[in-house]
Amino acid sequence: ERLLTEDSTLHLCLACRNMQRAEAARSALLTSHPDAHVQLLHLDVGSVQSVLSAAQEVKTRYSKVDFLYLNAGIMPNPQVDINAFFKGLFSRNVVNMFATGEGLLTQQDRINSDGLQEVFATNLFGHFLLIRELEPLLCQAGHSSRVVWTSSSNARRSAFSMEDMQHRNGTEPYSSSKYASDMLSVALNRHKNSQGLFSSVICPGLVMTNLTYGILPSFFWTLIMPIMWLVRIFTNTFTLTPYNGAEALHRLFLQSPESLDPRAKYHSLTSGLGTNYTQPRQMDIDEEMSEVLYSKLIELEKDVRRKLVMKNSDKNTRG
Ligand SMILES: NC(=O)C1=CN([C@@H]2O[C@H](COP(=O)(O)OP(=O)(O)OC[C@H]3O[C@@H](n4cnc5c(N)ncnc54)[C@H](OP(=O)(O)O)[C@@H]3O)[C@@H](O)[C@H]2O)C=CC1
Ligand SMILES: CC(C)CCC[C@@H](C)[C@H]1CC[C@H]2C3=C(CC[C@]12C)[C@@]1(C)CCC(=O)[C@@H](C)[C@@H]1CC3
Repeated sequence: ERLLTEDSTLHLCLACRNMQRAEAARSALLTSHPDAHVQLLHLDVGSVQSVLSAAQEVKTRYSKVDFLYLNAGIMPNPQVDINAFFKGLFSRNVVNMFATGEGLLTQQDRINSDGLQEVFATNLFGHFLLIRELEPLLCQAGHSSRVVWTSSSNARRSAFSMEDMQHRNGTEPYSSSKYASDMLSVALNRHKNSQGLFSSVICPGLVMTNLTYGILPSFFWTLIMPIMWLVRIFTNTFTLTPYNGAEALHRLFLQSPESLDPRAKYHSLTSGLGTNYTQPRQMDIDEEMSEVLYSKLIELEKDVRRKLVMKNSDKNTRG
């Protein structure tokens, strides 16, 4: 919506797993921008086969991609640690606790049909595979393109382990996957800037969406809204509405790739008085670690492709 308000001649492609919701989003966009070009594409970013098929479809439909917004993300079965919340409330760490949710949330992950951890597959690997598949459209001579990751201030180095990059053994797969996306963005810049591809990371702040309604019921969030407006005075990270949360996505659209800081996370912020702005903050990233992650993802990609070929040939011989 905000991009079309900026430039109504844009060609948008909404890549979604639920086509009914996608159609509803398209209709809403066409109501406010009747002449807009909005196409739909089926994509389940948590499924290797779906990513490969969707990328193939993009390559037949378009000759180049200027912006790729990697926004899909999940936080399955979140649990709030109430004790930690009250402890944190009376500690010196209280502002940081509200800004990042650090130490308050755990999730239960599971293995998907590709044999990958679902949160890792959805929040990181599917997007990575999509970029790899779309490289011919993203990396073109004389043309610069942009990849924008919706990360989170919940991303934390200590939640991530290189020996367990899928977070099979921990209880914070969300934080781990978001930290991995921050590192991957840094590595992508190192490898792809020379080919015209620029990657950035944003955090929308705490926004009321299906994700947050999975943490606490919507009526509870509505009930504590006055408290949240109060908290906003101290953190500015409680953006609360999707419009405010999209501030950094919108800002990056207007900024030239050369002016972006590859090691910064761009935060959507809303002041106590309701003013929206974007602020870059340095990420806690080690270049060497990001390089190792990049290599491990390339290895996993090879492995996953090999398995898919075997699975498909098995299907053909049987059926
Ligand atoms: N809300 C918040 O406070 C914060 C959110 N974020 C991040 O913002 C992003 C958007 O989340 P938000 O809008 O809050 O949450 P929602 O759950 O409302 O939206 C998530 C979106 O991702 C889509 N999605 C999830 N899994 C897949 C998949 N496998 N394939 C394709 N699409 C998929 C969902 O599709 P469907 O409609 O089919 O479910 C939905 O459109 C996420 O990356 C999240 O981590 C970051 C910081 C804070
Ligand atoms: C009275 C209080 C407002 C009660 C809410 C307490 C917690 C449930 C929230 C406090 C900070 C929140 C938060 C997130 C989830 C809900 C809280 C822990 C996130 C982790 C949600 C997803 C993200 O990506 C982060 C940016 C959020 C950070 C703050």
